[in-house]
Amino acid sequence: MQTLTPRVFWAQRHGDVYLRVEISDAKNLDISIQENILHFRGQGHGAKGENEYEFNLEFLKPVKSEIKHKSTQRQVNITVRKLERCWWGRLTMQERKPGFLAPDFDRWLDESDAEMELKKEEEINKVTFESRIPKDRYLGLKKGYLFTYNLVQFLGFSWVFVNMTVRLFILGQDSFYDTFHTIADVMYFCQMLAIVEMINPAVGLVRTGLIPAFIQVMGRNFILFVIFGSLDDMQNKPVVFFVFYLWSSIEIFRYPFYMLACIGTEWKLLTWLRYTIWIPLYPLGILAEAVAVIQSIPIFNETKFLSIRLPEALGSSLSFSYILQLYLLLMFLGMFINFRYLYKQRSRRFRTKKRKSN
Ligand SMILES: CCCCCCCCCCCCC[C@@H](O)CC(=O)SCCNC(=O)CCNC(=O)[C@H](O)C(C)(C)COP(=O)(O)OP(=O)(O)OC[C@H]1O[C@@H](n2cnc3c(N)ncnc32)[C@H](O)[C@@H]1OP(=O)(O)O
Repeated sequence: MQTLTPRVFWAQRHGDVYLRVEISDAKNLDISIQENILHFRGQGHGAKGENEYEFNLEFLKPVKSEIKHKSTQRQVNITVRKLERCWWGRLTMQERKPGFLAPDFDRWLDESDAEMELKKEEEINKVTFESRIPKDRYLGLKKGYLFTYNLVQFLGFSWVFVNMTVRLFILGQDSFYDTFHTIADVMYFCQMLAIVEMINPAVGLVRTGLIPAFIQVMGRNFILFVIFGSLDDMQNKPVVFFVFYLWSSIEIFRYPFYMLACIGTEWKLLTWLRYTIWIPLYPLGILAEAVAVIQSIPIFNETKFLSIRLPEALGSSLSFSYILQLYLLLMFLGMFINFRYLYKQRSRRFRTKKRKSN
């Protein structure tokens, strides 16, 4: 029995290479890939009768070492996985095509046809996958509720932001001193309503982290209701302006971003702003809040407001300022947690975007 080279036909897709070896009733097959070279050996019936057949092919680009092969009465079909999904200009490393190799016109596709085929497959997979997910009967209701919530918050914070900006232009620095009296009612409303942002993730309505939402809502409400709301002396300080302005600056982007998400739409610029402007705003917001807390400490000490009465043996009372000092520490811990969370959300968002656009 002599050793011959069989006729081999090939075709490719972005992820695979297909080889069809023209020998029938193949047996004793030994097919392997070593150092990116496919080694084929086997016995079978070819153009010159029953013989030993052998060939080697060094691939143009790296392939995975596992091979799938199937021999039928007429041929041996081999599938090799490319290491990276890409289109190859030719099959082999050597530029000249080996004489025994020819295109497999039964499976042949050029690059754009292969892309179309891939898209169709993805479409079919998507439809099959989606049809397997049980439909949520209340989805419309949930989306409607979230959309309305986000719309109300957007209107509220837009009013705050526009009002403060206009007053800043007209009154200049004077507008700093009566921010609270002009804005507080709307801010109270928005921040009271924001409590649902802790409930929504808790009942599984949105995929927000419960702890970051808690830190955000409770942290702000503490500043709004306890530091500003309960101390008249704090209300005409310029720090109120900075705190309210920084809060509303992020929300005028965050809520419309959620509104669009509810109706399955996205504006790239808005997404970018939602996941980017917290980078300067968050530290500035924390700084402004910390200044507010520090400024309130002497007022709490003086007025003894919210101080805790102690048994006589321990002294007369425990000033609320101790709680505020503890809160200052908590603030920086909270900032660290939320900064990390927002950074992760940003990376996740832009990573999936990039993957989708590839
Ligand atoms: C007295 C006790 C106090 C205890 C606390 C002590 C610590 C105090 C620390 C104080 C820190 C607060 C400081 C802060 O007040 C300062 C400022 O705000 S400065 C201004 C800048 N601030 C910001 O940039 C933060 C803005 N806030 C947020 O981004 C969120 O509140 C936050 C929870 C931090 C993160 O948001 P979220 O988890 O929602 O991230 P995503 O936007 O990526 O959303 C995740 C997915 O959920 C969907 N989602 C979420 N909400 C909604 C909604 N309302 N409607 C529709 N869909 C929603 C969203 O689309 C995402 O879906 P998908 O994953 O499919 O894309």
